[in-house]
Amino acid sequence: MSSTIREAGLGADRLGAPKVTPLPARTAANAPVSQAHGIVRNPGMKLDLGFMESMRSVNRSALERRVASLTKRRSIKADNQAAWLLRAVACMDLTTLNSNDTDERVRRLCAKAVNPFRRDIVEGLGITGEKIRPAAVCVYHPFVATAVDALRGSGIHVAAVSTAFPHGLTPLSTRLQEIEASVSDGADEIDVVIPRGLVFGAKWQELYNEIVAMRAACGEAHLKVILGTGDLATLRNVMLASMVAMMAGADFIKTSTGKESVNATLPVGLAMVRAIRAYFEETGYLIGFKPAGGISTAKASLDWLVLMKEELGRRWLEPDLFRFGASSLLTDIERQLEHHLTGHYSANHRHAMA
Ligand SMILES: O=C[C@H](O)COP(=O)(O)O
Repeated sequence: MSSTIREAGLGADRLGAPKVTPLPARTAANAPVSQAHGIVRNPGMKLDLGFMESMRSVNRSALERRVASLTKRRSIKADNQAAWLLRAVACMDLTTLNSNDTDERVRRLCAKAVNPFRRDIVEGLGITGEKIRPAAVCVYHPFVATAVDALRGSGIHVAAVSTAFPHGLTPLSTRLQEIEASVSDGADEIDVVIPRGLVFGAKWQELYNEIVAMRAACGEAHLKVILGTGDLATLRNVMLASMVAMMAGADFIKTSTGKESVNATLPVGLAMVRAIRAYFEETGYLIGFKPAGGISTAKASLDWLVLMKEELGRRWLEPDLFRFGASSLLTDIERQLEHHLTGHYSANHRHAMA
């Protein structure tokens, strides 16, 4: 395996020094360490409206300018791109959330997660035996047990979308039962959606209480809170909802369900990442970020990786703190890796998930 592939795909940094270095100088010492994920979990804090108030000003054009400069300035040399694409795969929640999902389809997806690349690509990249795989497979509740069974022993997590995904509009007791059922079937990550109306009504205490209850229902399973940012109308709403989710104990905040008309966008992602930074500075806890929905090209995945590295630093390029939620990204990455090796693209149908 080439040293570039080894370093960027599996650990070290090939993009130069980050602009900021918010490494965990004061991560809380006595916080619980997650068994399955091996990191200090965010215990949450009391809802602090004063702290939220201090975050109120969100300047959209400044965020857009920052995103434009990050994506323009990005120059990942051709030799390093393959390594960064492997990093994107390692930070992926490989997802199927379709109305026509079946156990068989989920089994095929899990087989793809265990062996994400064709043998000739693995050999060409020199990564035989490196086990570069998506971090998790993400499914609807009825397929959790199937995924757990298919992924047993692989180290790949099983994530379930819960709480009346994608709208979040059933009674809280029903949504909590959904979480408990998925945990009981073996999901160790739970992606919940918030009812967007609580944000429009500025019902922060109610939103906080709901997420606290969801976190309790998760137990050891990690909680990813989906904001449905395309529905939230303003970046200020996105920022405030991000803060409430983290204060209530979210392990990750996530942009979208993939079902809104606007899903993950870089300026919105940047607002959420800045909220993560502010929460870290206030509490010492590291919260993960998951952009999801509509991220389907290798090029887009590189933009997101650059944003994470430049805004939060290298630590946020690990799967315990960064995930792509994506159903078709892996297919494009595989095509780009083939191009990297052979200089040409194969037809989509040659790739198992196309
Ligand atoms: O959480 C993941 C998303 O639902 C996936 O969205 P996508 O199908 O647009 O990649």
